[in-house]
Amino acid sequence: MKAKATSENSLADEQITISERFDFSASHELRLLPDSHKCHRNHGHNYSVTASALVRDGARESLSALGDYLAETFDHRLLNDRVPFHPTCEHLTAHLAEWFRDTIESAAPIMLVAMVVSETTTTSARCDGVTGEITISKTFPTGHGDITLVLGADDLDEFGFVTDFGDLKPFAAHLRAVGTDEGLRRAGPALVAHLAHWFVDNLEPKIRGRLVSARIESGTTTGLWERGGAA
Ligand SMILES: Nc1nc2c(c(=O)[nH]1)N=C([C@H](O)[C@H](O)COP(=O)(O)OP(=O)(O)OP(=O)(O)O)CN2
Repeated sequence: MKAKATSENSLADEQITISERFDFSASHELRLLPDSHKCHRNHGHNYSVTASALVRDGARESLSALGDYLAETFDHRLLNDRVPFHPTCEHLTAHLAEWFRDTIESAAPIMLVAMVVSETTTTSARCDGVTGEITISKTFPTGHGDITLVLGADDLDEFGFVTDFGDLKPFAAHLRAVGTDEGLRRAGPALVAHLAHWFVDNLEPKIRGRLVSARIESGTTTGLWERGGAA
């Protein structure tokens, strides 16, 4: 009898997080960038949007309304015609988080945990459902594992970027350097702190973003570096 009561109590406190991914294709022009920047020109992406939400009171509301909104509003369209802001993935994720709160959260016992917009398989932006913090993520595939950097900033710049993904290219060059490649081959994910420190010392002073975390995934092994709170 007592055991049953305990089980009922723990069920009363249960939390369920559901995540759903939706894909759409669209083009955009980042017109606030200089004419010489390749992303000023019209170009397309196969976007994917993943919403994660905490479902309360036992309800398991479908997030399909988000999929309908994305399909109707953005699929096979020019994003510049559809939104009143510079259509970067940072701005899109903030817009979708706000849409989610206004449309789904206000009508059901459901709370947004995170909204992630991926422009490509290696670039994405995330809006935290609770704090509203926006981070970007870029993955660098290497022969010794995938390295993913997550960057944040106090606010977005005039283009709507944490920092331009293109500004991270020196990190890709560093990974290709003979010494780094050899280090990765030998140490694999154990090299994660070394690479994070290289980024903070050499690249961070030249860009706008701040490294929040770095992850190396190599086969069955993962190394994760997270910045301390005082940073
Ligand atoms: N912080 C952001 N930076 C950039 C965004 C963005 O939304 N947020 N968007 C773009 C462009 O849309 C562009 O298509 C993608 O840029 P980039 O990663 O530089 O381009 P590629 O995928 O072609 O990467 P390469 O490494 O040049 O192959 C730009 N930046």
